Amino acid sequence: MAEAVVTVDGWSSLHDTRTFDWPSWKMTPEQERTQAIEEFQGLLTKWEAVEEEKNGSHSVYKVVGNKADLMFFFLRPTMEELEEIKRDINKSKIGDYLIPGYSYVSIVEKTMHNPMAEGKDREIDPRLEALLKPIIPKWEHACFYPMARRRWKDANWFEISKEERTQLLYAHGMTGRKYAGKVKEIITGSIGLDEWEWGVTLFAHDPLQFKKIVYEMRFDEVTSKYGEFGDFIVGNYLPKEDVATYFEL
Ligand code: VOV
Repeated sequence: MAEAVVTVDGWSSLHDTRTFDWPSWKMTPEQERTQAIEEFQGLLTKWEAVEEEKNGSHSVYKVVGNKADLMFFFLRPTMEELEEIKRDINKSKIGDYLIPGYSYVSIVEKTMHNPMAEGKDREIDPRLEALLKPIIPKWEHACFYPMARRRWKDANWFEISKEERTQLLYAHGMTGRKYAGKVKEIITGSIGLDEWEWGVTLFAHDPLQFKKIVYEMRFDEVTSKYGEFGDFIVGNYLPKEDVATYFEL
C-alpha cells in the first residue's frame, strides 16, 4: 500500500470571484456610488492592517475573461475569518453589486517529501513558516486554477510509492526553478474542502510566463501522467489606489 506523505499546513485560503452588476451601478446616483467606493476602500485599509501585522494577506484582481469581473484572494489563520470577510463584503454597499460567482476554499500546503517537519502542522521552523503564511506577492498578474492527481488504472498517483512521488515532484520543482523571478506560486491543498485536490495560484509580471510554465510543466511526468486541471482564471492586480478609477463611469 502506498504511504501518505505528511503535509504541513498554513493559512486558510479563499478565492472569491464576483460579477459586477454594472447595469444597476449605472443607475445608482453618483453620491451613493462615491460612498460605496469609500466604504470599500475602508475595507481594503482594514485588510491592509491585518497584512501589516502578518495575520493574513489579500489581493484583488480584475478578471480578464467573462468568468467573473473581480477575484479576491484571501489568506487568514482560520476559516472563521475567511467567512467573516465574505460577510463584510456582502454587507457593504458595494457588496450589493458584487454578485457571488465561483469560489475555492483550501489551505496553504507543503507536502513533506523531505520529512523535516513530520507531525508539526501549523507550528514549524521559520523557513517553512514564511511559506505556509505567505504574503501574497503584489505582482501585476495572477492565474488561479484547481487541479488533481489522476486515479486511473495505469496512472494512479495515490498508489505509487512515496519514493516515486518524491522523485516526480523533485523534477517538477526543477522545472519550476527555471522560472525564478518570473513566476511565483502558492499551492493550497483542498482535499476535503473543495472539488479538486489543490489550488494553484501563480503570480507573474508578464502573463506570457503563465503560458510558458504551464506548457513546460505539461511535459513533466507528474503532470503529463498524473495531472488533471479545472478552469483557469487570469486577472490583473487591482491596487487600492486604482479602485476609484475601476468603478468610475
Ligand atoms: C513557480 C514555480 C514552481 C516551483 C518552484 C514549484 C515547486 C514545487 C515543489 C518543490 C513541490 C513539492 C513540495 C511542496 O511544496 O509541496 C511542489 C508541489 C506542488 N506543485 Fe509546484 N512548483 C511550481 C509551480 C507549479 C505549477 C505551475 C503547478 C501547476 C502544475 C502544472 O502542471 O501546471 C504546480 C503544482 C503543484 C502541486 C499541485 C503541488 C502539490 C503536489 C503533491 O502532489 O503533493 N506547481 N511544487
